[in-house]
Amino acid sequence: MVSMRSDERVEVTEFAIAAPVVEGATVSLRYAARAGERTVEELTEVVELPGTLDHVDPRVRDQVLRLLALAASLSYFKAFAPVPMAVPGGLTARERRFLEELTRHGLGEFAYVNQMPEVFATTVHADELPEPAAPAPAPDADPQRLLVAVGGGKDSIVSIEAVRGAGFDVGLFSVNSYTPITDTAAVAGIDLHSARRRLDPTLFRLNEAGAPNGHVPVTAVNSLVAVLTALALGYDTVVFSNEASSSFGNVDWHGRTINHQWSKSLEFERLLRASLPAGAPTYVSLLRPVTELRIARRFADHTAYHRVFTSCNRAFKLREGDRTTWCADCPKCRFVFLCLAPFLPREALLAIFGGRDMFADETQLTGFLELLGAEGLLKPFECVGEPDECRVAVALLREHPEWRDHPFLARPELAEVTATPAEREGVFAFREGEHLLPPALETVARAV
Ligand SMILES: CC(=O)N[C@H]1[C@@H](OP(=O)(O)OP(=O)(O)OC[C@H]2O[C@@H](n3ccc(=O)[nH]c3=O)[C@H](O)[C@@H]2O)O[C@H](CO)[C@@H](O)[C@@H]1O[C@H](C)C(=O)N[C@@H](C)C(=O)N[C@@H](CCC(=O)O)C(=O)O
Ligand SMILES: Nc1ncnc2c1ncn2[C@@H]1O[C@H](COP(=O)(O)OP(=O)(O)OP(=O)(O)O)[C@@H](O)[C@H]1O
Repeated sequence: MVSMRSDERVEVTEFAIAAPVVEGATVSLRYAARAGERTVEELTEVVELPGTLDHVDPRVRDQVLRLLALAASLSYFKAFAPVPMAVPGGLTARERRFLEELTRHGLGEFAYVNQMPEVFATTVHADELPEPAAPAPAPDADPQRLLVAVGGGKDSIVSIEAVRGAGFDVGLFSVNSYTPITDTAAVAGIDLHSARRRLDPTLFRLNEAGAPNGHVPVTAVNSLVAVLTALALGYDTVVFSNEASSSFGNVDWHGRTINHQWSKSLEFERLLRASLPAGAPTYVSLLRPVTELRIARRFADHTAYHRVFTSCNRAFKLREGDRTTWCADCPKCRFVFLCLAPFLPREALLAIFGGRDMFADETQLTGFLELLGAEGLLKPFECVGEPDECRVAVALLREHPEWRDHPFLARPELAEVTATPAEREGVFAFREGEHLLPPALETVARAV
């Protein structure tokens, strides 16, 4: 990649990841782009945690910080890609695996969109470090204090209510704070601990100058900030709400499955757990064994949140201020509209979407067909469920007294959209063995 400083154009030859620096609750993640021996860009991302790390065992703290530095590096690396990476301070074998897997899978969509398969073969120059000392692994203990990540959408709300209902001591966590997140915490009546993440503004300058841009595995970053927050505040378990559907990809390309949601997948959850040191909080996804449609069915019961949640990602842009409305014109809005419809009275659903009926909007048809897996259409690069879930939703709507006569369902394009009893059962089934939940949380997930 050619980088531009003033009028100068420089060929970047290496992207370097430095050791993170921590001072109390402030973490600085430092990166550099180099042209030969020369540093042409220096970048620093700052994460302000909602509590200090001063009292945390440095053997645990430092290893988690190093994983965060690796995960967050991809936001900047992508602007110079394809280019080799370097970690001048060295990497342990576990850290190398974490970085390489995250780059290959987490930047899959970026590589596809930018037609840059070279990203899959990114070389990482780093001396091998011995595994550092860590506390002795503690015997398995039941989770007690849970830090639940909140994204402002339906999934985390289902988790909050599930673990609270089971009697756990629960705190809430977010990276940055947007109105749907703070309102969710207010409805829950549970303390929200927000970390603040500030990207280096140089990235925006590079983007404006035409640097390669695209999706990054943001859940990997959020997960590690959550683990650090749990360490700072004394929570033993970090709970995400990544569902079964997120393990499925969008498209096969260059011998790989490209999955927009890879850092929400079971594969990533396994990788992160294998990379965290002994003594770190347990990291789990409570909703791993259930589908989006099953989550939507449960969320329909949580009516107190219906006026505050937002799944539409357009509400979460870093540079466009805070928005709370649903755009009613993106894959996420279409998906949530379709999946909540079978479980809500018609008026209640329309109220969530500002009175708009997305089935009646002709411009949304192709988008709905994408979700349903229509021939030749790509599953959107968004956090949406699988086509079989969407087909089951349509089948349920055909039986719903308030929806069954809707002209949308009579469209010729939907004539073939049905679901057998076995398909329906499969979509709502608990995925036995396809999760990493300890027994006490598995019981909670079964009740979702
Ligand atoms: C809100 C959103 O969807 N953002 C994606 C969008 O970025 P956009 O330029 O429209 O707005 P910003 O989010 O404000 O970002 C400004 C630029 O900053 C860079 N950037 C941002 C965050 C980050 O962690 N690293 C970054 O490098 C990036 O250059 C932006 O241009 O399009 C971008 C390009 O495709 C996406 O990268 C933005 O996605 C954010 C990282 C984001 O937070 N997205 C989540 C809403 C999201 O997609 N979550 C996934 C979870 C799956 C996963 O972990 O992969 C989901 O809901 O499926
Ligand atoms: N800003 C954030 N801070 C902390 N956790 C987040 C943030 N954004 C998303 N998450 C978490 O990441 C996981 C995946 O996010 P996702 O958007 O799928 O969930 P959601 O917002 O709860 O629900 P929905 O699918 O309706 O958007 C969830 O556990 C969510 O809580």
